[in-house]
Amino acid sequence: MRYISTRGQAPALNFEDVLLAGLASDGGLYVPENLPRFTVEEIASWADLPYYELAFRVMRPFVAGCIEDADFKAILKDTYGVFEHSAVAPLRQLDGNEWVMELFHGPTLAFKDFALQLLGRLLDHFLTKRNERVVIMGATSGDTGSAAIEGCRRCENVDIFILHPHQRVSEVQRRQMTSALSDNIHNIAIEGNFDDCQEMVKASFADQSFLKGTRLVAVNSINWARIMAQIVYYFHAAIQLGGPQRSIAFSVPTGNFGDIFAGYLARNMGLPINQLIVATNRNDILHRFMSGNRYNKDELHPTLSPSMDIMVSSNFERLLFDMHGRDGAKVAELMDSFRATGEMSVAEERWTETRKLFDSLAVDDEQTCATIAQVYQETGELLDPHTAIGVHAARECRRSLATPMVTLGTAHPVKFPEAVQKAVPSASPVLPAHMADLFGREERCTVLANDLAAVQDFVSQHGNRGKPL
Ligand SMILES: Cc1ncc(COP(=O)(O)O)c(C=O)c1O
Ligand SMILES: N[C@@H](CCOP(=O)(O)O)C(=O)O
Repeated sequence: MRYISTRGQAPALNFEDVLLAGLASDGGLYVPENLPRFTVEEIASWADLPYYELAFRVMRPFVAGCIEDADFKAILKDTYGVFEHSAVAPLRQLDGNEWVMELFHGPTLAFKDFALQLLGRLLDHFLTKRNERVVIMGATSGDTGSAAIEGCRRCENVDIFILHPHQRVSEVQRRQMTSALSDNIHNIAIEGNFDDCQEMVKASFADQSFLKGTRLVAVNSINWARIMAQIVYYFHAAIQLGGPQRSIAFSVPTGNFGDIFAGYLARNMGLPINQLIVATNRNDILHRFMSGNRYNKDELHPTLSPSMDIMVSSNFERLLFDMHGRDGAKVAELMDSFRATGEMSVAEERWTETRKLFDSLAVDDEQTCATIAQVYQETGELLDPHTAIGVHAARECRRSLATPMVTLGTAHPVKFPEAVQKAVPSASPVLPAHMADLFGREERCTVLANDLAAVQDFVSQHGNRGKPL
């Protein structure tokens, strides 16, 4: 399998090189040159497989040629063996034909574990083989950071730098990151917002001279391996609910458009998904596009769902690439113009075509809390605020009651006690045993100004097991 850039100018790479890259050298994002497509019979034959075996079937074509089947399968078995629930991604029924897929039974209690537990093990595999050390830089609005640290913790060959917006993640999220004290783990709180952090990571890929020759690797969803791993659970849900003979719809709480883009790919790989709902909080650039063909920057609004407090969505570029017949030059032109003007629209017929699959809704804090309270009353189930946004959007935008509607449950409610207790004052979600002492753990974090040079200087001073590069 070869991977090409959404801007058409960077060299095509194989899976190993894509994993070890981040942004393509032309500023674009890597996507598979050709998507594998599975038949109905093939998908139906996966009905009784454990999660890791399903993951092997779905992802094998993406890694073929770079890793032996036996090694890949062993890595997958180990990856999904650490999840607390034996079903890995259990489906919880809310109503007649309405479900939440719980993606928060991994070590850091958010859906990011599905991809980052795998990514850490794959990095370990390839870096050990190459005997190479790398620097990882990641930006987080709260969940990617801890999942990346947890996923890469056992990887000897990395120094990992995670940038989060100072005082804009929940206390549980912050402590999950800052209580990891190894000398190759570095948390940086930026006096800015998530988009500032994300911009700094992207700028660091564009000019890597501060790394003095050390390779830079991405853990955000700009890294193709993140998206690849997230495709699997769409197959898992569909198969559990009667697919592929039966159609299915998903509602996806969205920020960087990574998780829902994985669903879009699952559909293009043969899964009968007939609706994808883009569920945003008040930071609704994706809803503005889906509802009115206007992708424009706005100011950032802090919300009760901080992990989705994102102004510009990285993976939207991957969708734009497909919307424009995979014309990299056109995508480069659109992205250049977006950078210059802060807004973009696409030709009306392309937008109309996209809307055949996607619906969208922006959900405010009040509606989020009302949904948490309502679902708790109806089912006794406590939703986290991001999942609640998905459930609310699912109920508002659903096209057919006959089609199973699955909302992606992206985080455990215990990560966001403030929002949960605002909605259900009597609720007090309890940290799982492996995190029970979280509030007593020592923390280590460096606060830095919103200044690229200061961040890059910090990385170059600490990028070799805490020592200068
Ligand atoms: C809990 C939670 N829900 C939803 C999202 C949105 O996912 P994506 O950025 O892939 O759209 C994120 C992070 O982005 C998250 O941490
Ligand atoms: N919500 C994310 C933001 C980063 O998104 P990513 O999927 O590109 O890593 C977070 O929790 O950090």
